[in-house]
Amino acid sequence: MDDPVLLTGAGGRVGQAILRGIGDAHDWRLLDREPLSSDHLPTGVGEDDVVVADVTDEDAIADAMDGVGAVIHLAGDPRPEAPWNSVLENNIDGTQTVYQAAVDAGVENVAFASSNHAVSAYETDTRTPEMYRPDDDYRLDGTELPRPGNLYGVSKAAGETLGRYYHDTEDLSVVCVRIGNLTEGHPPRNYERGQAMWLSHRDCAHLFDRCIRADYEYEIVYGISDNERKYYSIDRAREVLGYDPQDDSAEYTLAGDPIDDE
Ligand SMILES: NC(=O)C1=CN([C@@H]2O[C@H](COP(=O)(O)OP(=O)(O)OC[C@H]3O[C@@H](n4cnc5c(N)ncnc54)[C@H](O)[C@@H]3O)[C@@H](O)[C@H]2O)C=CC1
Ligand SMILES: O=C1O[C@H](COP(=O)(O)O)[C@@H](O)[C@H](O)[C@H]1O
Repeated sequence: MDDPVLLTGAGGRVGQAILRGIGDAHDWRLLDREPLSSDHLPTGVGEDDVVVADVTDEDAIADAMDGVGAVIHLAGDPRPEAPWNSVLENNIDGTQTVYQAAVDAGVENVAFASSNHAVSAYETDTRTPEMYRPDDDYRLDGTELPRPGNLYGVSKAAGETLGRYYHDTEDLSVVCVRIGNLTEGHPPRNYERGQAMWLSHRDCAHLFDRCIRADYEYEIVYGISDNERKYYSIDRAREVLGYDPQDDSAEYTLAGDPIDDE
């Protein structure tokens, strides 16, 4: 990718994991509604490459999209308990604005940060907690219908559907990554669900690097590490994107301490 990659939500947890992992691999245009301090910027990224704007601001997003080759769209309200007015504005309106601006600017690829919460209602009382355990073979693979467990999940399903629409009507390449649970250094502590959908920082950076580089039409993939415990298949991410994760929550105790094999 020779043209800059627009990264929205660059100052947040996922954005910083991406930039710390692959900050040197691309030219970036970083966008966030909060100013980014210099320690949040990769080497070589200066003030001219940073846009402070809200993703619902059509004019600002159109300007930010100029000359961009690919978009990683992360900006939004990430709270599973977020109220409707917030997800409607930040997640649904904001995502539609980003897709439309990408089409208008002739951008090729958009990677959209979807979420496990777009399908969290599959975790029924009869399936849990067994489905979080290594010996359970229940799998979601991205072909299932959305089944959100909260209004935040509804907004992520809407973002996926908007992506489908812009792919079908405008030929935009879109990959929706249903991100699991990103934590740094170790999986979520004492949380079986979180360990089953752990996404390490290095696997996160690698996965979004593949989203920038790979060829695809419209895809929904799961964004988790290669966890022994899992209820999301990563086969599609491997096949279509060339995702090759390195981490596994089984290398840690449930309390999150590394297991020493020696
Ligand atoms: N952290 C995780 O484990 C997961 C994250 N996600 C998704 O990934 C994306 C990023 O999540 P995090 O980095 O964890 O969240 P975060 O809250 O750490 O970062 C979000 C960033 O987006 C910015 N932002 C929020 N609304 C904005 C708007 N309207 N316009 C411009 N900038 C805005 C914030 O200032 C912040 O810097 C979100 O869309 C979230 O739903 C999905 C699943 C799991
Ligand atoms: O979409 C998201 O999912 C993760 C994991 O969900 P949780 O309910 O198990 O915590 C969450 O941590 C993150 O904030 C959210 O954006």
